[in-house]
Amino acid sequence: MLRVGLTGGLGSGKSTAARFFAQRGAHIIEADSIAREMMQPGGAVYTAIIEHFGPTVLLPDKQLDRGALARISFGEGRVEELNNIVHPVVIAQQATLAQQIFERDLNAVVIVESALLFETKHNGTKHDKTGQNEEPPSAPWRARFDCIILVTAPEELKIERYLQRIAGSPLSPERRAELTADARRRLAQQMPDERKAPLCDFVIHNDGPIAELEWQVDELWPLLQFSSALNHKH
Ligand SMILES: CC(C)(COP(=O)(O)OP(=O)(O)OC[C@H]1O[C@@H](n2cnc3c(N)ncnc32)[C@H](O)[C@@H]1O)[C@@H](O)C(=O)NCCC(=O)NCCS
Ligand SMILES: Nc1ncnc2c1ncn2[C@@H]1O[C@H](COP(=O)(O)OP(=O)(O)OP(=O)(O)O)[C@@H](O)[C@H]1O
Repeated sequence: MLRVGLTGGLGSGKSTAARFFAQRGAHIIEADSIAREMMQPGGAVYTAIIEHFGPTVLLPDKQLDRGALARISFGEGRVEELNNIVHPVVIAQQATLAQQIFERDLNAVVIVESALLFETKHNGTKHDKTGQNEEPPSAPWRARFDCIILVTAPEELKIERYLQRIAGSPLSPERRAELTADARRRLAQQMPDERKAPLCDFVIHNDGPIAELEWQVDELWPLLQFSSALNHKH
């Protein structure tokens, strides 16, 4: 078994890398999807978010208004408040899902894909609900992962890809400026790649064509499989 963290800033290409790893047999746990599910009505953090941020984050159909929540979190400097509600539960759920996979397959390579591995002070333990009562461990990711991979790209390229992913159609100059500013606010909440890289075991450089990203995945995959088999033996 091998617990791998796959991280990278907004638009770096980590979901694309995760897809390539999945095609080779890795089990992918997407932090974003878990968080989205838990924010649905009836989900684990839905009520806490409304109680904390108030009814302005609700749409008429009772879904959370992600746009409003993004404006408050990133635009008004309140993202840490949202993180304190969402991250402990999402991280605990990642551990539960990984455990379920390892119970079925001791040789599994489980990859947790998340934009925020180093940024969060949470480690998903049951004492971790508020993020306030306990001194957080200085490097909580160490206990969570056997190995960490960073997907990196220059900031301007990340922003371009982020726009491409969410826009779909050509953007007006005003909308482009608005989304670029939004991307920069989000990136400002993420640790720069220069600080992340030394904390990682492998770095995938995604500043060329997608085929080059896939080649790097091809190089790494046998190492992950080998490490997983070694872990199983010992
Ligand atoms: C604020 C929310 C509702 C905005 O939703 P929206 O659909 O606009 O964005 P989405 O979730 O698709 O995120 C897009 C990108 O923004 C960046 N981002 C998201 N949350 C954060 C955060 N807390 N800090 C820094 N960057 C973030 C990531 O690069 C992410 O890939 C949403 O991002 C959210 O709930 N964030 C808090 C939970 C979280 O940290 N999720 C990310 C990993 S668990
Ligand atoms: N090497 C590449 N060349 C061209 N396009 C790419 C490349 N890598 C990724 N992309 C595209 O860029 C966009 C963002 O990639 P992806 O969704 O994998 O990034 P991400 O790191 O998961 O982003 P986010 O944190 O915003 O969810 C996608 O539309 C993807 O197809």
